[in-house]
Amino acid sequence: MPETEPEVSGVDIELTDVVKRYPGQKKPAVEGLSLHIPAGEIVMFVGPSGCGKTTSLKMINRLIEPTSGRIRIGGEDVGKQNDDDLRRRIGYVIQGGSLFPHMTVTQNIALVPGLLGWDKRRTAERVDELLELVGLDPDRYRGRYPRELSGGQQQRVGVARGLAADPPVILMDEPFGAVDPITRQRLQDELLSIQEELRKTIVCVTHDFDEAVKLGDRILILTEGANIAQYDTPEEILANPANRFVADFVGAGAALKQLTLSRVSEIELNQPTVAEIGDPAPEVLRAAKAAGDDCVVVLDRRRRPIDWMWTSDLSDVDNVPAPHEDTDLVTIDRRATLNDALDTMLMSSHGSAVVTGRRDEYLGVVDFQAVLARIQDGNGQPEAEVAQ
Ligand SMILES: Nc1ncnc2c1ncn2[C@@H]1O[C@H](COP(=O)(O)OP(=O)(O)OP(=O)(O)O)[C@@H](O)[C@H]1O
Repeated sequence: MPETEPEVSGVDIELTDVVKRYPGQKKPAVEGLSLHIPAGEIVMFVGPSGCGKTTSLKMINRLIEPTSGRIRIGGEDVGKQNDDDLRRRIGYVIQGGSLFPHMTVTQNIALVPGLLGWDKRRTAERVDELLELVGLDPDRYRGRYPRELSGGQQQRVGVARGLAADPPVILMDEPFGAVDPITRQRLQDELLSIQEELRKTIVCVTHDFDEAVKLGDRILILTEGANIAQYDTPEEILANPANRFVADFVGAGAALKQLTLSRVSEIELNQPTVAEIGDPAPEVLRAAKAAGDDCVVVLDRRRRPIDWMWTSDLSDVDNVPAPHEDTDLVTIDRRATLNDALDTMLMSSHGSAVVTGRRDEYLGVVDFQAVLARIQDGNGQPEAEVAQ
């Protein structure tokens, strides 16, 4: 839940009877798509391979020219704008970040500001601000080359580049498709966190229906020729699939997918005993015993969790020690879904996960019981009915 209602910086997108016919193809890839994308929302495009998701997305920034129809962004006809204008108004993020390998992180992010003629100082300030926003320390990363970054870090720089000129609209094509599942989950959480602040209009193509449910304010499900099977909120699509095609696409696990609709932040967290490195161990043990805890969460000076210790490991030391490299601490963002939380907990020997907030600060602990209780109480929603 946002603390204060942020201003919407995105603008509406309107597609009216948009057609794309590729040369030499019998049928149009997009047969006549009409769609309203409200300002400040995330809309996810999903559908079977070849149904026209990417073609539809790329027509919005005219990387692909429509054969006919009209696309308006913030009320203005895209067809009548020059390319520089479009690049300023539309950020573009694709799989893996697609950074230029011979350019540093700064040079990659500064591409669009460079095109727009920003001076050096303004560009440098913007690069640092964006690196902070996507969770990369500017001093460490601004001078690096893409090969000196992990896949997840490259993708973060790709997101920063898409945001560089502060465009109201961002288009994303399988943005997190190239990273491992845990990194993907983190990047999704970060995108939601950034969006909570910026409220852009984001249009995103994905193959992953769970990702669509997690990120989307609305999901557009397409059939071949980019025909709309259903365009609705994730809640509505899961509870009331419009037809057999959607029901099949959503899959048999619709009830379980409801887990993807609930966030860790909606669950009451446990508050086990916490300690800082160097705290006297006997005192920490006393507090843990009084609370009935068999483990203690260790925090750093900025209240970020760094270790998770069994009380038995504290009984033969004087002070809380610095964490081992192989600490089994597992953290999860408060924006993560209950699905993510279950995945994360399965990897932890504690059967629970430490929950962190916007700036990685400690918030509490979520465990299996809490998630189960949440599933059982069902959030007051009826079980999803899948059309027969
Ligand atoms: N440059 C092109 N020339 C000819 N046909 C094309 C071209 N690009 C795409 N197509 C065809 O248009 C249709 C839609 O392609 P598009 O890439 O938009 O689908 P998609 O839903 O994004 O697919 P995927 O999920 O596999 O990425 C497909 O049948 C594809 O073969």
